[in-house]
Amino acid sequence: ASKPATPLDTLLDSVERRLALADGVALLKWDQNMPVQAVARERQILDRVAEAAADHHLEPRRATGFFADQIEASKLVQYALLNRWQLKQQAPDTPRLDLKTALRPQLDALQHQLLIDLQRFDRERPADCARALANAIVERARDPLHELALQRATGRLCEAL
Ligand SMILES: O=C(O)C(=O)C[C@]1(C(=O)O)C=C[C@@H](O)C=C1
Repeated sequence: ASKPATPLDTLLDSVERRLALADGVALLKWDQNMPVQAVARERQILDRVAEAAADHHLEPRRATGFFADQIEASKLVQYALLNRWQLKQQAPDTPRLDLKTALRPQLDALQHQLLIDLQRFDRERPADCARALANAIVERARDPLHELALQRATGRLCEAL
């Protein structure tokens, strides 16, 4: 029988779902020669998260810190992929999704679930948080880049509340 999912597992599932969108974002940035960092967009995300925090019984600083880490992890993946594609002088020939009408709305749609999962995690933290997190990451990482991205996305997860 499989073990029941812990709040940490559930949170990491959502973190991975958000990170999975970074590949498509990077493809668009490659095609359109756009910079990875979009400062105004980051500001908009963090403002929305700060506003939504109270509804999720989270301190605004906790919620925005967690989302800032999600954004940093997304940029890490994007920079790495763009480098890889530069070396090959070619990006994968997969179907493109538009940034403004598809990818950013998909990122926004995950905000609510991530806040729910973060609050459940905070309410019931594992005894040895940092160790449980490190073990969970190494178990689920598919490749070195996504392992690094998960580490970055959860960099402040176990900090004292
Ligand atoms: O929307 C973008 O352009 C993204 O690259 C995604 C994202 C994010 O993770 O939400 C990451 C980096 C940008 O600075 C802004 C937002």
